[in-house]
Amino acid sequence: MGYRIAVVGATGNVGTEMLTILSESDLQVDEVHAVASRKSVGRIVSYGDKDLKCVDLDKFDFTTVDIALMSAGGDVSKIWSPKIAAAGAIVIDNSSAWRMDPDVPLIVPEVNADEVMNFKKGIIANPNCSTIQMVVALKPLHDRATIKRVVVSTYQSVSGGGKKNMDELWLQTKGIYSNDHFQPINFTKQIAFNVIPHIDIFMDSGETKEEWKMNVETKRILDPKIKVTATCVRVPTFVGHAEALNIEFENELSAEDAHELLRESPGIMVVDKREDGGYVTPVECVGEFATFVSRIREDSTQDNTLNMWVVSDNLRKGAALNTVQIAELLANRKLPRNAQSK
Ligand SMILES: NC(=O)C1=CN([C@@H]2O[C@H](COP(=O)(O)OP(=O)(O)OC[C@H]3O[C@@H](n4cnc5c(N)ncnc54)[C@H](OP(=O)(O)O)[C@@H]3O)[C@@H](O)[C@H]2O)C=CC1
Ligand SMILES: N[C@@H](CC(=O)OP(=O)(O)O)C(=O)O
Repeated sequence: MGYRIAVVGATGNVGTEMLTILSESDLQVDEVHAVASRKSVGRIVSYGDKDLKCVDLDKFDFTTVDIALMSAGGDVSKIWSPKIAAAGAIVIDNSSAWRMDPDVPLIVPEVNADEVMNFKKGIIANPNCSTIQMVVALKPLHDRATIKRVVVSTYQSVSGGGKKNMDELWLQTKGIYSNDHFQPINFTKQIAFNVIPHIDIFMDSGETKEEWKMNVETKRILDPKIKVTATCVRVPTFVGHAEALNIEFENELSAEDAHELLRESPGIMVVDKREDGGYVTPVECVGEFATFVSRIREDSTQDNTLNMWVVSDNLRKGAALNTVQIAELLANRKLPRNAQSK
């Protein structure tokens, strides 16, 4: 028998990707329910070649499903994840609401799959999109040469902020061409033809919460001893996050060895030729599952240090794909069906 799954936030950027990936997954699925807010009731979303009618979160009976894939934002998750878990379904949540809760495993399947069953609240968290692609690339290198410190600069697409941010980049861009000035709404400054070094709120330390998340989440998933310092930047691309990493190791690791190691590692595609176009850019990773690694090279200014460029589809590996992979891990570990189902 297969699982019964609810996708909460089914009309959103991440929710629609979840439905697509779920329809292509090997996971045995008996039923899928598309759940969104009241305003989307009756709206049709695609699940493979099937149409699903959206239902209202407030009215949905979660005792009828085994797994809820949540991507409706942190505020919704804070209220609803405990209610859904109390109804006997396991929640896999995409928001930042539960990531630092010690009773909630924070999972990237290529890195810490063995922790997936340690859910004490019936909730499992999906890390931040920028963290996910970074730790997928760091894990094999850490296992080989022990990472001491990572300096990361991100180039994050506007889809990280939801559909409204994608629409605004489009309107701002059109406005500039048609001399029809558009005041920023969801961004602090003009994003079209610009970059903004500000994602999420500022913290007392002066870093942004996105930068803080990359640090604390990496420690939780990979190793608390690793130091991470980040500068997170929003750029005017629609989908696909890029990251420039400078990685300092305890032990020696040549660029050539890192190249070989990454090439054999799960979830990673190395595209690294020292010629025009021998690297991956965000538009090329859209719709792909892999985390792409390019520009692997030694940092000549410091011993045991490598530089590299990491690119991934933030709506897929950064969110929907990682969530579905977590559901697959649960299935492989024989997660029982919801005991509260009648
Ligand atoms: N791993 C990561 O880093 C990422 C995490 N995320 C998380 O996923 C969330 C969704 O992102 P994204 O898909 O890009 O956002 P969108 O804005 O594109 O979609 C939001 C979805 O949430 C639903 N929703 C919002 N409020 C409610 C409510 N009160 N009740 C029920 N449903 C509601 C919306 O339904 P409706 O259309 O009916 O309003 C819609 O389906 C983000 O807020 C973030 O927390 C997103 C990207 C990456
Ligand atoms: N902050 C990410 C997306 C996101 O929603 O992150 P989080 O789930 O950590 O709030 C971005 O804007 O690219």
